[in-house]
Amino acid sequence: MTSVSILGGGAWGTALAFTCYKAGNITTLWIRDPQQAEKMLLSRENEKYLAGHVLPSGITITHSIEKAIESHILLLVCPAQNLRSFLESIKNIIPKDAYLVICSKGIELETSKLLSEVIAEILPGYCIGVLSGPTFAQDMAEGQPTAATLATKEITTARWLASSLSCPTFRLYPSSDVIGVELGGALKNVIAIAAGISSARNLGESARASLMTRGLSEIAHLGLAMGAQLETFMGLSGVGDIVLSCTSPQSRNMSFGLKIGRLDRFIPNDQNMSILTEGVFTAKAVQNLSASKDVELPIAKSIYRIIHQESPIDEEIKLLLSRPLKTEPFGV
Ligand SMILES: NC(=O)C1=CN([C@@H]2O[C@H](COP(=O)(O)OP(=O)(O)OC[C@H]3O[C@@H](n4cnc5c(N)ncnc54)[C@H](O)[C@@H]3O)[C@@H](O)[C@H]2O)C=CC1
Ligand SMILES: O=C(CO)COP(=O)(O)O
Repeated sequence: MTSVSILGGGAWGTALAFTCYKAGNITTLWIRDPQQAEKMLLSRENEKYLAGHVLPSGITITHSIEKAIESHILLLVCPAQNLRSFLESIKNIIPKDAYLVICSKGIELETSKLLSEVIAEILPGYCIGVLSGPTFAQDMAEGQPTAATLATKEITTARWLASSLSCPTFRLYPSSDVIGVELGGALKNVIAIAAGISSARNLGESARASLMTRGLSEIAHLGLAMGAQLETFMGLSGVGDIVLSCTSPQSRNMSFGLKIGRLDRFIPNDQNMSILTEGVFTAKAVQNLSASKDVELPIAKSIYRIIHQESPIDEEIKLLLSRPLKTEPFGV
């Protein structure tokens, strides 16, 4: 039995609290907002982010970060763009032997850094893991069977973490490919937006299947240029998450794509940015990586232009369909 704290009380953090507890760990769920924490202590339910699931009394709910960081394993589950400021605020109190596991999916906008790189910068020398795969918070909280990849540089550590966090309904597969697992999770969100646009435009199931496949090819191509292993993209954090996020409107990214696909062009405003849609930021953040690694990412580029440069959606569809033909699997 080990102690696990989930730092982030949104939908995903709450779902992870259920499985960590089921796995037999001493489980603490840290809630940033004191009022939300107070409410949850009474109701044992996260009405704001994951309503309808009562947290077992054995799970400690707290607003005290000092208490939460005492656990051996710390799951980091805040939005990707907030990870740096969050870690900066607690870096002096995190125990040196804590295992930090990234459960968020994204790339930092300002620096184009992977979240593992952000952590290594702020907390050098810490053991960093990544947990990523096809997992909707709702399914996990309901106790439906789910599976994901857990990567750390040292495979023995990944094996230990995977066995500590797995339970009968949540299977974690160890890997040593941190970069590949992170990239798969972050970039599938951009492809899910494209899949949503494709569906909203009634381009057909065949088009969506092609987008998913060519999207995966883009991710793998960038991954190889960044030192990832090709096989990782065939796994849960690669093809697995693409399949889930590009075929279910339950994905916030796909549903965002569905919404903007109904428009001529996307004009950002506060309202359409109110739900956490990581792919919006990742589409922009990945442009620098694409340039610095000299890897073309046509689908991600089109999504970037639609969202951040108000490019007309039909224009981008035309552009993608008129690109020169390339060889498979990696000719992008
Ligand atoms: N919802 C899901 O099914 C899954 C989500 N994820 C990833 O998990 C991450 C979080 O997603 P959700 O929990 O679904 O989002 P959410 O919108 O439900 O909750 C976000 C949580 O982050 C907290 N937060 C916001 N700013 C913060 C800050 N500066 N410092 C600390 N905490 C902060 C909020 O208080 C809230 O508790 C995202 O990167 C997402 O891609 C990964 C797998 C599944
Ligand atoms: O990452 C997820 C499923 O694996 C959740 O996807 P969304 O953030 O698009 O809802």
